[in-house]
Amino acid sequence: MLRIENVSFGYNADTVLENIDLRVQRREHVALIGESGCGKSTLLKILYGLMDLEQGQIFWEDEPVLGPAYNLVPGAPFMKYLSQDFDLMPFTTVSENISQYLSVFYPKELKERTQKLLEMIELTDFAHTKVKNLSGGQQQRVALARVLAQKPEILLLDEPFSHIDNFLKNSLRRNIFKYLRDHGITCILATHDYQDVLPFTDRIVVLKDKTVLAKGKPMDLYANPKSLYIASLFGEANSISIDVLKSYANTKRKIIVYAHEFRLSENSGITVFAKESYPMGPYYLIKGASEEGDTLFFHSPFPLEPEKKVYLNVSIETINQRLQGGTTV
Ligand SMILES: Nc1ncnc2c1ncn2[C@@H]1O[C@H](COP(=O)(O)OP(=O)(O)OP(=O)(O)O)[C@@H](O)[C@H]1O
Repeated sequence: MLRIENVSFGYNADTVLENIDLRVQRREHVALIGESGCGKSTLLKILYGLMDLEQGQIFWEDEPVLGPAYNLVPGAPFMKYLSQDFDLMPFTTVSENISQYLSVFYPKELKERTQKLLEMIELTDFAHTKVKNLSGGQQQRVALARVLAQKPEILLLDEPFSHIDNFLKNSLRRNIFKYLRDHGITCILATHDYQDVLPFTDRIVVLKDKTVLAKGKPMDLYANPKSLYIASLFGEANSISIDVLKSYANTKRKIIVYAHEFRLSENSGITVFAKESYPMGPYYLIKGASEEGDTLFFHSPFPLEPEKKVYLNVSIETINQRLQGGTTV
């Protein structure tokens, strides 16, 4: 187990993380999510031992993870960290980058492992290409294979798919997370992208205002977000009073409604005036304004003319789910 106990850290006088407590089980996949600048990368760097802590301790099993004041070479040997700059050898080939840390005393294993990792990142055809001649997304894939080749017990990934196009991203995500599961590798992943998180991780840790705002299973946090901030990490969301949704409800408590949970109606519901229609492929995202002037986001199968009046409804099941989940905001 990785134990992060009461960790605080700041750059100069500015505290970035305060009293962070976290346990990560062996083989668990945990996502750190939160708005830009909330400290995700900093926490990964701390976990890798690149920073000296102001306060707190970190242990992997019983072994302390120490910062540069105690370790001349940063990074505990059982961990690997893939940062946003990929740390590759630009003048050598893709294969050489991947196999650099594999033992030359076992040439058959070296070849097979390199081949397997090349297949996983879908770069077999580029095996003999120098890394400096690759695109940013291709370099990011090589960097992923290179850290995996080193067989870490814990892998720390900072936005590992950020440079990779959508065409490849999904198959690569599936390949990488399957590889991590098959090899029992513990993974902590910093990301903005909920599509890295919902299908692949066991737990989410939401960071905000220097601290852990929420922890939970991905689908639990998604289904019952405890704030608009958390819901917004999963998509366009609204915070709306229950008595506005159901006029008979005698409560001012608010619930989160995702944009896709509104149903459009021709004749009854919350009155909204369309302002903007954004084509999203299978639907249009509509930015609208209620009669009170509140902004609301919802989906429509077709674009809506500016100022077109429509009505929105939310199913009683959705309202009950939020109420039963205790997620009024
Ligand atoms: N080397 C540094 N020196 C001073 N301040 C820093 C340094 N690195 C990061 N910061 C600050 O620390 C805060 C947290 O940064 P960090 O990179 O950890 O956030 P993040 O959540 O990973 O952001 P992003 O999602 O944009 O990558 C930010 O306010 C940032 O400006």
